[in-house]
Amino acid sequence: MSGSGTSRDEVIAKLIEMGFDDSDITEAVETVGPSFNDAIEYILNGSVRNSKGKSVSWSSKCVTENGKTLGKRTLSSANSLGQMRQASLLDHFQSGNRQKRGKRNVGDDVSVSGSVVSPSIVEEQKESYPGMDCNLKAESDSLAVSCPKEVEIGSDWEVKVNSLLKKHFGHSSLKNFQKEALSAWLAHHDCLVLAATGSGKSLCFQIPALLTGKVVVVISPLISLMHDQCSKLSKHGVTACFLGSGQPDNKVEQKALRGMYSIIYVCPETVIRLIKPLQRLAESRGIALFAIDEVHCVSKWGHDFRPDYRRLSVLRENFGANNLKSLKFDIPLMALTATATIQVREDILKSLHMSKGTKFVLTSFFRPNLRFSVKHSKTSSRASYKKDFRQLIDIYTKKKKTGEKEKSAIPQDLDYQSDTSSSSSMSEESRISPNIGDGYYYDEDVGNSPMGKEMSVEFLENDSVDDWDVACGEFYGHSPHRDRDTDRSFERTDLLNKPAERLSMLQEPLEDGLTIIYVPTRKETLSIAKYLCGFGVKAAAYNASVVVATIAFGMGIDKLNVRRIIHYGWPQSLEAYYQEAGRAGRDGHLADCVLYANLSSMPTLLPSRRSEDQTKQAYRMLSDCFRYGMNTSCCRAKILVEYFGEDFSHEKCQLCDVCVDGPPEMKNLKEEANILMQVIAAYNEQSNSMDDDDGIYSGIKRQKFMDRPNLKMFVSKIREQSQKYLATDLLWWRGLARIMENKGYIREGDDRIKFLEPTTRGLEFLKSGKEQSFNAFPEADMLLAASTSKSYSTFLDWGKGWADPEIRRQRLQSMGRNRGPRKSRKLRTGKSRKSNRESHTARGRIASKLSKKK
Ligand SMILES: Nc1ncnc2c1ncn2[C@@H]1O[C@H](COP(=O)(O)OP(=O)(O)OP(=O)(O)O)[C@@H](O)[C@H]1O
Ligand SMILES: [Mg+2]
Repeated sequence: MSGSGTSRDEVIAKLIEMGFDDSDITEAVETVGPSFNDAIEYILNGSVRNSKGKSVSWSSKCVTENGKTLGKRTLSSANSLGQMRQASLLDHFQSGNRQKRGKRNVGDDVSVSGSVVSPSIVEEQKESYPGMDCNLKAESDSLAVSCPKEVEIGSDWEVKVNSLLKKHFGHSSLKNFQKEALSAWLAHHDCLVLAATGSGKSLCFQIPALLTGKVVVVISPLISLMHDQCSKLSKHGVTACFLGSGQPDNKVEQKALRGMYSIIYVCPETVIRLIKPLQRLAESRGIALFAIDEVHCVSKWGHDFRPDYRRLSVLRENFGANNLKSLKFDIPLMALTATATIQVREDILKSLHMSKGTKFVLTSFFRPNLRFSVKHSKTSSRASYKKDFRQLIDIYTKKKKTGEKEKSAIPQDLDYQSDTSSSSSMSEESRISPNIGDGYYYDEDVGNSPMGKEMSVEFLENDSVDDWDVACGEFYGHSPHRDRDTDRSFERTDLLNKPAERLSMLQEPLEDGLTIIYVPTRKETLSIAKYLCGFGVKAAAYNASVVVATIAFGMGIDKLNVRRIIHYGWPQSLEAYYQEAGRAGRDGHLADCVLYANLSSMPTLLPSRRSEDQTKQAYRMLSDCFRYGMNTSCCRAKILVEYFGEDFSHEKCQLCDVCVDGPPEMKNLKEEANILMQVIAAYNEQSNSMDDDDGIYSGIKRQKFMDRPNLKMFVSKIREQSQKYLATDLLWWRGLARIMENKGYIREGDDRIKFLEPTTRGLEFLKSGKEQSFNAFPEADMLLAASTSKSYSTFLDWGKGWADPEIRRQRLQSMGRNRGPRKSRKLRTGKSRKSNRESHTARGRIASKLSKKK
């Protein structure tokens, strides 16, 4: 492209598009005038004089000492450690011994010989990318693509990075883990970065693009996340784009592959499709790094498995020094996540074929400003919404009395008194996967607010309300909070680590900010948003203060002032929970993470295609999440960080509901543990002989052959044996069984606490008689059961009551009053009727088999 005949604005626009810094562009254009080539020369060489007559033709190759063909920005030299370092763009700018830009057609003179692109991938590319070279040639006449050159990055690279950091992002220094990740990359090592949500992992892969002028390719799982990051980067003067199905402009892909963006975000499917052109890019402008963000998606054992992430081993196979001539080193892989258990980490290394020398960069998963709590709620009805969202509605509709401080979202007491029915929180049919069930359903009365406000729900009824829309709308509005004030959050976080400061923070109200409510199904996003809108809360719409979302929304999204993350219904795993909770408090200021869940029933898995192994794993993860909810005695932050294999260095977080309220009174549950242990042991040990019909467990022994033993069966046996326990709810025994399992007395015979077996330790406990005590903190379901204990002294008395005609008449009358209109019963779906029928049939079958045996 010649400079003549081009307007100043056109030159500026082109240079911005190519990723040069605003201030450099302005200075260059002011100095050399509206000449594209001169401006580039000025930016790269510091003056126009150097460019005169010395241009290197694009067709000439840069040759290193060892004769390898290198790009302009990939000249290498040894650093103090004797390792080869990659180039810094600053070095390049400042070096007196510079080569200049010329022109070339991408694809010309670039050899990708020796590449090991698998045949299937090559075929895919031929098909999906026909005529790529021609297109690029045509367009590249007007485009200068730099020939990579490496220069030494000295030991002062940190100074350079800090200056870039300040200039582009407004931060004063790198965090330690960011330094470690960058050092690993500079030494050409693969790197696995495990750092808390909101800690700043993105900078680890964004800086290399700024430092070298090469392209960084980021593999990311969500369009909304790519969009969020590109948008942020553009605000910070870094050119970035995202490719794939979410990209509306089909020219962007070609531009990206010509090296016009410093950072390219792609989903795994797209990067696999683009291997060949990316190889060309690696040999023209150069690729500094492949970053695989949210890398837990690689693992089947993780919470958000994406099969295409597993195919990313193609990056290692196709971008090595052995198959790309111009490379001296394999292009490093940087894998990043905030939620990988130890098992998931191993899987990541193996699946991506990361090198043996992969560096682990590990920081604490602890988020000191997040205040975790759990509250009981059925989460399924308008009555639950009314109780649970009252405070939220007050906050956003500013109906609080003037001067009244926002009440702590931490419950003073787990709210056991209301909404305590032990029925399942959600019918099976309403648990629709976010991907399934495109029809929406409305509860008749949801949204008819008592204030009589009608709401427009057009946007809610629109199928396109998904993560993309919310992200476009909400997350790109101007933040009322300081975007460049994140350094303040460091001070704040440090203060949060001081116990006295943390306690005083508890007295403070939360700052203004946004709320995200996570629910399991799309149906519920609509119900809740509609309910909140009915009260005048801006929910789920663009620029909303409350976003009601399924789990499809939010991974990685960096919005500073999210003050509350509310999970309304059980998450599917602690990984997912912590990931989503991680959207809160990214400015370092106090934020609430409240889980409303039905503590009286086991959570269920959302439908999804899973193998048998995956189903087992999914149940294990769900069970860990359930235990988190049931916990009443251990700091919640401790449970969460230890789940990820970290030793929690603080005794407790001092912010969560357990730390603030303290555990419930410890109880000696020896008698109850003993009797439960007896029935379990009796079932397991004495049922071998079917001839022995004496003894209290004979019924259980027979039943073994009809059904697998479960807690309900054991509890009914206990009730038969001891009137004392007639009124003790199954819920209570379930909590005790879990405690016994934690102590190692019983174990799950299956994937959930359903099938119980005694352990040797448990049998020893049984034998030890009165000597051993069994002190434990009652768990949430036990407290819930105790709070709803029946007013009658025993079930026996209650049962006898039915024999009295007057009592029976009164009871029937009151049941009739409490029962809803018959219409609601009719509305029960075929599915629930069917499951009832099935369970009756199953029960009937067992009963008839038992009676036949007798
Ligand atoms: N060195 C730094 N100094 C101050 N703030 C920083 C620094 N690095 C990153 N940040 C800020 O941290 C915030 C979170 O960054 P980022 O989105 O990269 O987090 P993340 O670790 O990727 O989180 P997630 O796991 O949720 O994706 C950003 O707003 C960013 O500006
Ligand atoms: Mg991130």
